[in-house]
Amino acid sequence: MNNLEYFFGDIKAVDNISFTVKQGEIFSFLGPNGAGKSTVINVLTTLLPIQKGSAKIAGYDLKHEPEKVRESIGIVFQELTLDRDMTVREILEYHGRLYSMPKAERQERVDELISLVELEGKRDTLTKHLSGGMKRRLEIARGLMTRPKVLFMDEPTIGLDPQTRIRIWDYVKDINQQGTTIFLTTHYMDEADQLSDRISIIDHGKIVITGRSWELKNMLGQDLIYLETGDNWAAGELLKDLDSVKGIKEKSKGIVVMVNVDGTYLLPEVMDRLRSGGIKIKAVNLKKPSMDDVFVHYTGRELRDNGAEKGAVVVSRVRRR
Ligand SMILES: Nc1ncnc2c1ncn2[C@@H]1O[C@H](COP(=O)(O)OP(=O)(O)OP(=O)(O)O)[C@@H](O)[C@H]1O
Repeated sequence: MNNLEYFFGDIKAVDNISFTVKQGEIFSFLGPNGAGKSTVINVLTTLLPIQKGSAKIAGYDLKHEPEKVRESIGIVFQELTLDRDMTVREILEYHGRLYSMPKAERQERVDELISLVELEGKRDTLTKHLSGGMKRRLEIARGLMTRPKVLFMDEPTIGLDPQTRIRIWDYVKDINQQGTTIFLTTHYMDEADQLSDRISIIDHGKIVITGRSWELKNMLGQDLIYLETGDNWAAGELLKDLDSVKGIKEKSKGIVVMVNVDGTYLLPEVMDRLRSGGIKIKAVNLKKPSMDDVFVHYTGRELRDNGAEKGAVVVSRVRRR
């Protein structure tokens, strides 16, 4: 995908996005509501026209070969789109017919997928009688009906309970291991972290950073030391010149010291320095960088589950060495 831009009237929903998803990868767009994730998926799946930029999917040009693109992909939408008055089997059957799959192949595939998403006991149940998690599993099965090379999933586990989410992650991994490339969007940190080979953090229509989960976390350092003191600014000044300190960030009540070494061994030195500088230490916490920390670092704010954006509480004073 090269230099994609997308406008809804005056609103720039996607701002010059370029990225490559490798064959066989699980690639995630992680970002808050309104970041532009669905718009990118809708353009890539030909549901929205390509206004500016270019893309190739499974070797086909999005602009000039949209039919070929459509034949090569499967889509799992954010909103449930199942016909309430059709059974599980009928939904899959119908989808296969829509794509002109021969009858024998269709039936074999329906059985295979019903078993993949563990809906054997529900094959003749109307979708309106399925639970939310079962519906989502059926949507995934439908997305796979035509054996797509690339499966697009827009927020695949939105609104599901933790157990069902983990089950869906297992299916996604299975599908990927069977050779399907997966592009998904999510606003769940753990989903991006657990599932993806690579992640792009997307905010205000732009890609902020891309990498493997561990690469993104390592960029923040090996460990993070959180300190609340009597004078956080003075504490930062005292610590910033330590060799193993990669950067310092101010938080609302304290500071986060990003360090390049095992924090367990640095912590005593940090405490000594602060105490000899006359700084009162109120609270200390040592942890490994998480995907949340990565998100806050690169976007300047936290990602709330309900999509509400908290005001920027972080002032960056990071020095890269
Ligand atoms: N049909 C539309 N008409 C006008 N503006 C739109 C439309 N769809 C999306 N937008 C705007 O484009 C921007 C990106 O929206 P988009 O739905 O792509 O974000 P998202 O990251 O997928 O969020 P969500 O997960 O909530 O869908 C937002 O500012 C949104 O309000």
